[in-house]
Amino acid sequence: KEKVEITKEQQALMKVIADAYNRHQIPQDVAKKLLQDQYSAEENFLLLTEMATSQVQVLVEFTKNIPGFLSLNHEDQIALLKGSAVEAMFLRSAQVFSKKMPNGHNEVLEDRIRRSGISEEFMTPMFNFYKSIGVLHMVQEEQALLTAITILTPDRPYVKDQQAVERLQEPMLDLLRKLCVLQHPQKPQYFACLLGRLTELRTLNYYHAEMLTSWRMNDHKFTPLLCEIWDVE
Ligand SMILES: O=C(NC1CCCCC1)[C@H](C1CCCCC1)n1c(-c2ccc(-c3nnn[nH]3)cc2)nc2ccccc21
Repeated sequence: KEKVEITKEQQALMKVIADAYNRHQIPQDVAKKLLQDQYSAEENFLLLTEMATSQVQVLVEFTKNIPGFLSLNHEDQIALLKGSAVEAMFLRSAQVFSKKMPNGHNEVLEDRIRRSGISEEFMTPMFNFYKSIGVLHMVQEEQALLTAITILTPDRPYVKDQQAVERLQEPMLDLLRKLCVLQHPQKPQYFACLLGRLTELRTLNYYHAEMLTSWRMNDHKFTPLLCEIWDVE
């Protein structure tokens, strides 16, 4: 049986990533708002764009704390943020969705999202992803590392120095692998399972542009930041 232990520098890396992730938490208030009232499609779309805009700002701050990220080529830094923003949004949404709330609230939240204005055809892949994240019961450190690993995906469009990105992503993957073995000793496949979620996340990326325009309403307005990052309008 392989004796897995986290080295001193890996402990330091974990602390940096976990602190950055916790410091840059999105307020969970989107769930509270949704539990309060049933909004129109227009109001829900506005809520989405507001939450997504602030999440992008939070993501940029988190990314700046990833060791080595700011030493990457500047265009590559933009390419990595642009390439991972949608996935990071769905990963964060999955974490909000999976948070255990007082009894019945999780069902109300699911119902509010189902009736928010998103078109039916995207509900299944989106909720399949949320549920597949929920059943993993990830700890904060795993969520933080998974977000950092998603951002540091070398094969995003327009990334020039992929090796430089791989060199930053590898230590995160190695640390996550060890963490999974230590946190979930009874689930030897847990690490592989987490990485499988990243593949599922990419498919949501693929649906995203169509998802946005298919909201049951006309005149979809976006913030300037979302126009940049979501390639819309
Ligand atoms: O606000 C939200 N997510 C924020 C969570 C925190 C990080 C930034 C995004 C939306 C809600 C907006 C209002 C109407 C209901 C959904 N949301 C989504 C969601 C739904 C559709 C698209 C989308 N993308 N393109 N077209 N539709 C994206 C995300 N999944 C959620 C799961 C739990 C809680 C909220 C959730």
